[in-house]
Parts: sequence; structure tokens; C-alpha cells
Amino acid sequence: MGILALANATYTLGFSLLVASFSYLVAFVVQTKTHNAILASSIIACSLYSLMIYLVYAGGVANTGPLWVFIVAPVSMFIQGLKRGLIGLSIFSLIIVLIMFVPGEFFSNESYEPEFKLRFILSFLTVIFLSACYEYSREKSQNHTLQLSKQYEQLALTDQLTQLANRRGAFNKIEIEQARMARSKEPLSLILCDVDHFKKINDDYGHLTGDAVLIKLAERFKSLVRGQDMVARWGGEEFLFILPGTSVENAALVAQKIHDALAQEKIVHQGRELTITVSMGVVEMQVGGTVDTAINCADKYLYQAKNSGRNQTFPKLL
Ligand SMILES: Nc1nc2c(ncn2[C@@H]2O[C@H](COP(=O)(O)OP(=O)(O)OP(=O)(O)O)[C@@H](O)[C@H]2O)c(=O)[nH]1
Repeated sequence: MGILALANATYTLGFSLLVASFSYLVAFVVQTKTHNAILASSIIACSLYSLMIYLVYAGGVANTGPLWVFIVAPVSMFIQGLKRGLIGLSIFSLIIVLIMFVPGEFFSNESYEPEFKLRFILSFLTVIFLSACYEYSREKSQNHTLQLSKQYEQLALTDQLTQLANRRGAFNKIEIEQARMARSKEPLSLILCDVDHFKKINDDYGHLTGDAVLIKLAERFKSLVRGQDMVARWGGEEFLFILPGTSVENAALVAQKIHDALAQEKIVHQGRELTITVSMGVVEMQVGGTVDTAINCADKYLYQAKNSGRNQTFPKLL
């Protein structure tokens, strides 16, 4: 349209359209290179507002310029969102009202019929209102969907019984910590922990008591580690401790702390005092090593701890 306008010798309109097109290209580059959506959408909105203000001011072909103004409301809401869209459209509408209704030489409003101006402004305000309603419900439903997807993601990574991270959650955490380990060169250790003779608890007191013991153990374990550490339920009565910034020697100290805590304070359920012990295997992850290799190694140590009489941690580092 800009090129056509230039060909028809309507230079101001032609240049305005070409400058507007160029600004959309700039916005596109800003968005793709910097991902600064606020800046990119502001460039498009400002360019569109300026072009439309010029069209209303100049009248366009046979005074039909104002007809294009109706696209401003949905486009503005779409690219800027409800809040910024409404602010931008309010300023834009005010300028259009000034151009159309304030008498004087500067505002070339004589070319529009009074009935046209009034109906134009009213219909434009209606389009703004409808676009705002649409954007409001769109944002609301998008937020709801985002919230749901976060909830489902959380559920997929959480063990229902203990509310600890499940195996998938543990894998995610190890991957994040492995990447950090590669950068910071800080050690990362894992403790694989299995409750001793858990089958007996289920057999003697019932499955529900077994569940309650797992829940209480999970709480106890969480209280024994630092905020940056993670305790996950690896499976049945197996827990995995993920300890960033911890050498295997320090992880052995954490394991000893767990043995001591369980020995000192029994698990109480429905008035019953249950003595719980655990066996553990400790391993330090190697840079570039896989999770499976580390877990297999910890499992081997755990097996040794079980075979050596339980209630202990392997390898013996303390
Ligand atoms: N209550 C309850 N029991 C579970 C759960 N998951 C696994 N178990 C039970 O945990 C028990 C594990 O038994 P085993 O693998 O034989 O091990 P253990 O009795 O702990 O003996 P050791 O590990 O050799 O010391 C089985 O009876 C499982 O049914 C659970 O979510 N709740």
C-alpha cells in the first residue's frame, strides 16, 4: 500500500506506510534476537497508533481513513495484553477525540460529518470494550491452563504417599546438579537408603502402619538435610538422598547422622514405638558419569551393608 501510495504521488501516506512496515520488521528482529516481547510489542503498537492517528488526521482516501482504526483495538490487546493494551488504547482514543472534536486550525476535523464522528467514536469504544472482554477471558483461561499444567507437572514428579520427589523428580534434580557440578567443579554425592526388615513391619502391624512409617521417615529425613539437598522416594521402602556440594566423606557423615537420629528417636505410630533402622550405600558422582552407573554403585554398597548385618553404611569411610 505504501508503494502504491508513492506511485500515486501521495508521498506523506506512502512514506508513513513504509516507515510503519519498517518498524514491524524492527519489532520482529527485536523479538527474535532479544526475546524482549514488551519492547517488540511496544514498537508495533506505537507505530500502529501513529499511522492511525495520521490517517484520522489526514482523512485518507475519500475520508475513509478512520475505518482502519477499528483494527487497532484487537491488535493492541493481542500483542500487549489487557493492562498495557487498555493503557495504550486510552491514550490513543483521547488523541483521536482531540483530533476529531477540538475546533481549530491544527485539528483538521472539518472534513468529517458530526454524526460520523460521534458514531465512529462510540463504535470504536464498543470494539475496545469487546476486545478487552475477549482478552480478559483469554488471559484468565490461559492462566488457569498454566496453573493446571504446573499442578500436573508437580504431581508427575511427586510421590503421593510421602510427598517427596519420586524417581522422575530425583532424576531431574540429579541432571540439574550434574550440570552445576560440571561448571562449579563441586562434588555431588548420593545416598541410597533402604529400610531394614520393612516387610516385618507390614506383616506385624499392617500395611497402613507401614505407610505411616514411610511418611514419618520421609519427614525425619527431610529435617536432617540442608535446603539445597533433596530426599526422594526411589521405590517401595528405598529413599535416595541427593547432596550437592558434598564429597563422599561428608555424605558418609550425613548417613551417620541419619543412623544416629533413628537410634535416638523412635518412630511413634498410634501409641506404638517402632525402632527403625536403615542400610545405606554412598557414592560420589563422577564428572561425565551417568546416573545409572552411580545408582548401581550405591546399590552395590547398600547390598554389602545389608549383608554385613544391616543398620550401617558402606563404604566404611568414618
Ligand atoms: N506399607 C507399604 N509397604 C511397602 C510399600 N512399598 C513397598 N513396601 C513393602 O516393603 C517390603 C520390602 O520388603 P523386602 O524387599 O523383602 O525388604 P525388607 O523386608 O525391608 O528387608 P531388607 O531390605 O532385606 O532389610 C515389602 O513387603 C513391600 O510390600 C509402601 O508404599 N507401603
